[in-house]
Amino acid sequence: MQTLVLATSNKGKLAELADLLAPLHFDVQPQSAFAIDDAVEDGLSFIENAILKARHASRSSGLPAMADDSGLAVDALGGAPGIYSARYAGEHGNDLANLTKLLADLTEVPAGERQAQFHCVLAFVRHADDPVPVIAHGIWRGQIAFAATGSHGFGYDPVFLPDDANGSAAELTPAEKKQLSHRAKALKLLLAQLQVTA
Ligand SMILES: O=c1nc[nH]c2c1ncn2[C@H]1C[C@H](O)[C@@H](COP(=O)(O)OP(=O)(O)OP(=O)(O)O)O1
Ligand SMILES: [Mg+2]
Repeated sequence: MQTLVLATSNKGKLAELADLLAPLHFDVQPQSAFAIDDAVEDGLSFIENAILKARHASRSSGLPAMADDSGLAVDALGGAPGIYSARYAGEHGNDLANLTKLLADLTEVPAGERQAQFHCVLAFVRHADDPVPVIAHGIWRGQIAFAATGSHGFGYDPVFLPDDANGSAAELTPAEKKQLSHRAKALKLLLAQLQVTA
């Protein structure tokens, strides 16, 4: 069975990706299993950062790796927080601080002008210096709520109202979120390119 390293330190992503990959014939290992430290995410796009993270994990483990770079782009903020979503309020990975800042930034923006998209770019490398990383991009469209609701998921889920669901993404069960999410769409496109089937 082919080992695949998931190049992320985000527990929410890890759980979703492991669940999405569960029906497939991979031995999925989180990068924490190899004591891989975080890559420096200094790219200017989700694509560059996903490749940086995948290469870093592959170099440290000597195995094929898949990374997820994702974030929320809000139309009224010119696409922010975008690639800076994880550190929008300053401290990296403080989900509550990040979504609280987002709501505060949008207090003057009326309903109907609160469109946003979750983006997920997945990058797969066969080895650290792979000259042809496989890339896939998934988008999930919605609106930013006026207040946080729900307790499932992670990150900005409590303030994201998907256009194709009732309520926030954090009110969806994991099984419902994986039918709709940017991450699920990206993975489906990635697997098609890799010609992997369940
Ligand atoms: O389905 C999602 N539901 C809610 N929020 C989400 C989702 N997907 C990404 N997000 C947010 C979380 C974080 O604020 C940022 C990702 O930042 P990003 O750098 O890609 O990930 P990270 O630093 O948390 O982990 P890592 O780089 O180790 O994969 O977008
Ligand atoms: Mg990150």
